[in-house]
Amino acid sequence: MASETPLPAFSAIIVAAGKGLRAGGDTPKQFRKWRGKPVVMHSVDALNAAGCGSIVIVAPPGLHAEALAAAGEPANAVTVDGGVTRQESVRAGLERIGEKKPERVLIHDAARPDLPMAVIERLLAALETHAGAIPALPVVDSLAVSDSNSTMTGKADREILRRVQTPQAFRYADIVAAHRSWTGALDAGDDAQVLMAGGGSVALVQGDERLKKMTFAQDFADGRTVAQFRVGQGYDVHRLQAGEELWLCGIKLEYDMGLAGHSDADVALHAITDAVLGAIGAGDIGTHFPPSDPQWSGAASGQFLEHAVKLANDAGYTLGNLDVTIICEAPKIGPHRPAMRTEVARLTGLAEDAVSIKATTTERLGFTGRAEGIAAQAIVGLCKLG
Ligand SMILES: C[C@@](CO)(OP(=O)(O)O)[C@H](O)COP(=O)(O)OP(=O)(O)OC[C@H]1O[C@@H](n2ccc(N)nc2=O)[C@H](O)[C@@H]1O
Repeated sequence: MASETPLPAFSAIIVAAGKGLRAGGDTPKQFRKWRGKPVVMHSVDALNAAGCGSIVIVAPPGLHAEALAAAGEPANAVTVDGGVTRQESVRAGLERIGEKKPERVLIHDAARPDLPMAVIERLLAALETHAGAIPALPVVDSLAVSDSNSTMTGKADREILRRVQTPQAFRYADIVAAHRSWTGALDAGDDAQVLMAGGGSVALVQGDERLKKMTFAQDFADGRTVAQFRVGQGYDVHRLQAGEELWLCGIKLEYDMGLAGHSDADVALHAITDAVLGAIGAGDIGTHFPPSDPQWSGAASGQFLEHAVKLANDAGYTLGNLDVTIICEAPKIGPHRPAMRTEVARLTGLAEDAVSIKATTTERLGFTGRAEGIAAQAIVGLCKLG
């Protein structure tokens, strides 16, 4: 619910440079899909709904395009390379956003996607009286002090402790000066500690459990149960022909023949696309991308699969896994399997361990055995979380 009175102008730095390895898969967790869109897009959309000015997304070096794509190509966002530590990443973001001379800046971890407007409002209001403001929650569990042998040596007073979240809000001049003059440890716990070291005052405002940090693979199921499970299967064939390119699972293979078709004839992606469409009862690839439509001539088939996945997400389904079998005597698929898995995972938003790429010959029997064509079969599992 947007506030009645317009919020004061602010900019934002989204720290998205982490590797997120604990979440599994090869795609950094901040770029993986959660509740129908990439994790980082949730924060960008929430900040822009609050009227954010410019946004700097601190991205892993070499993944700026992926970061902007995952963010939804927002017009007000640019990227900058992350550093070795989170603090270095924030400093890079502060220097870059400084070009816009902001008065206020929110510094937010991309891994906390569920950002309520009310928290943004509370943070900005607190900057009227403090140089910094952070969302915090009480500690509800009792706390123990442990020695190096995991033996309890005492209790900590939870009444004086708080769980701190992001975004953290700052008057820009104060936080950038504090970062520039930081002489402390390699990496401060968070930016509030940097500001305090620089003499700034930090207000605590009420946080929100929704701001839970996505850390592990199971966080992507966010504790909800599978309310509905569906499967879909797809099958496609294309003719092998000299002079054509051979595309399979979004990868171009060097081979003396290729597949003929209206699009790039990626028979494997077509089968997977049909499996996703079949699972949600949304027709088949030809009804969405008619071979009679000139706009699909030579088209890259990855867009067909992305379209089918978006339809499934829009219908409330999340892809669980997929399994595709490529049926041909040659070329050997095995050497290309890793690149194929990476590309299909990227197109579907699945973790790579949920993407299975298989291949088989037909013992020289039938049209595939005579190398007249290549066939592909695919099956996908979708779930609607309750
Ligand atoms: C990807 C695209 C891009 O244009 O072309 P290709 O690159 O494969 O040629 C098409 O979507 C590839 O559609 P695909 O469904 O495989 O093509 P076809 O086998 O020719 O079927 C086209 C349409 O006719 C319908 N159809 C097909 C066979 C049949 N006996 N009755 C039918 O009604 C299908 O429902 C399909 O929607």
